[in-house]
Amino acid sequence: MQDLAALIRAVPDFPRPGVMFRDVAPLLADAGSFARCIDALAEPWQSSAVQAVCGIEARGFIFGAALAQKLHAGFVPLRKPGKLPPPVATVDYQLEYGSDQLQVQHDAFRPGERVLLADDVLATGGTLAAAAALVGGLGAELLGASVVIELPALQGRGRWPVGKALHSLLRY
Ligand SMILES: O=P(O)(O)OC[C@H]1O[C@H](OP(=O)(O)OP(=O)(O)O)[C@H](O)[C@@H]1O
Ligand SMILES: Nc1ncnc2[nH]cnc12
Repeated sequence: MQDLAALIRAVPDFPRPGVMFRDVAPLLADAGSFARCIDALAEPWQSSAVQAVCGIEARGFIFGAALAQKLHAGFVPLRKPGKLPPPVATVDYQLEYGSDQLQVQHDAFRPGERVLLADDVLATGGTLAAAAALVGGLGAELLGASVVIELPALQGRGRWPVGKALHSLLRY
């Protein structure tokens, strides 16, 4: 995992003063590292019969779509409001400042479909918890989540549903 960590760029004071932004662009640009990253995200789920991987807009799309291919699963986008044609299911969630929404198409899952969530960063955990609520609310079976980076100081795991697996590759 050291080789992957070396390709995460730390950008101070972006997008706001006081935030250390963890930029995955150098990792994505390196073919071998991107492939190893997807292998590592998939590894805990190889025997879980995952049927759909949900990626969270926007950076979660990149990892989620590649992970879906790796696991021979379909891909479902979870999007910011107003991007998907209706009918959609919507969940509201809190950000560090203010609130936002995630949406998914209402017929995205079959009943009991086995679903994995994917994103680049787990920070406060609001986004991933909202995604979990959205998937569960539509009658799919949430298996868990894989993320590239976890920021433990922000205690995002505390907002994640108890008993569901949450795998992260790198912690800062
Ligand atoms: O754990 P949280 O505090 O909820 O933060 C994590 C989320 O923040 C970032 O997304 P962002 O909303 O910045 O969108 P982007 O991928 O479009 O840049 C990141 O890609 C996660 O989805
Ligand atoms: N520090 C951070 N770096 C990159 N993406 C983030 N999303 C939330 N916090 C982030």
